[in-house]
Amino acid sequence: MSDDTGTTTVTTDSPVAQGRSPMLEVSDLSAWYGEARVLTDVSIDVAPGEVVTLVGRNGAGKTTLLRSVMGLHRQIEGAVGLDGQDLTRRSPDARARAGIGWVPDDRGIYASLSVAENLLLPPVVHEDAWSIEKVYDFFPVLHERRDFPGTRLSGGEQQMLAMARVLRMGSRLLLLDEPSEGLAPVIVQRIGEIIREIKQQGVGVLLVEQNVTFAATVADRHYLLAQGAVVEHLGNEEFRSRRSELLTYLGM
Ligand SMILES: Nc1ncnc2c1ncn2[C@@H]1O[C@H](COP(=O)(O)OP(=O)(O)OP(=O)(O)O)[C@@H](O)[C@H]1O
Repeated sequence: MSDDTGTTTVTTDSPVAQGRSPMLEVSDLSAWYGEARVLTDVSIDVAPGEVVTLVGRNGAGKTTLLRSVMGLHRQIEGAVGLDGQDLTRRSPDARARAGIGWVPDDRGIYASLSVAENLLLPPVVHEDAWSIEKVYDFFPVLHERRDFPGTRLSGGEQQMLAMARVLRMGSRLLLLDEPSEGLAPVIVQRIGEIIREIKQQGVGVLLVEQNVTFAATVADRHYLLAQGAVVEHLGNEEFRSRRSELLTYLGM
């Protein structure tokens, strides 16, 4: 939250502050659509095996931030780095090859292709790629449904397929845009378990979530965004204890 001087209060140590190396580093990122500035000097980081959320009301700039990290939104200033490599001027393809995996809110499943084809069609872009056996071990439901077309999957299965696909390509940092959206509570719970399991594999996750209950069950840290700026950065314990105050502040 900003104090009277407009300074952002950081109430948790980021990996950098703890002496750990971040995987993703976004520095002083601003973004525009034409003349309209929608992000202002956003700096965030994510370490390997860490789940970090972006929380904010509709229009706060969360999706634009994810798209800027992936290189899908180009009208920006500031820097995006992965493992110390500056990706700011690199294409989305190059960022995918560096290990960033984009899981959009519509999940981007090829409806006419089978589950197996959805998994096998995209190229392996990084040496950390999961084998198809590992993917099927990790997501048994995708193995069961491997010959089903994308159209016959439930929303939860589509979400799992979208995550599995980027892991098979070799992504080490997943950008998840509202994975819980439109899913029944029991499925949201399962997606949460999967995110926690993925984290155990050393994969970093940057998660956009409106469902703060869900966010609090999976995340290590949270960045609160309002009107395109980080207004607070806090650990999950503090986020949980101050939840209603923070949501009122954000207008959520
Ligand atoms: N293609 C676009 N052209 C112009 N303005 C846009 C465009 N996309 C988003 N915006 C504006 O940028 C701001 C940030 O939008 P963004 O979608 O990043 O927010 P968000 O926090 O992800 O919200 P939501 O959850 O509603 O998607 C909003 O004011 C939005 O109206």
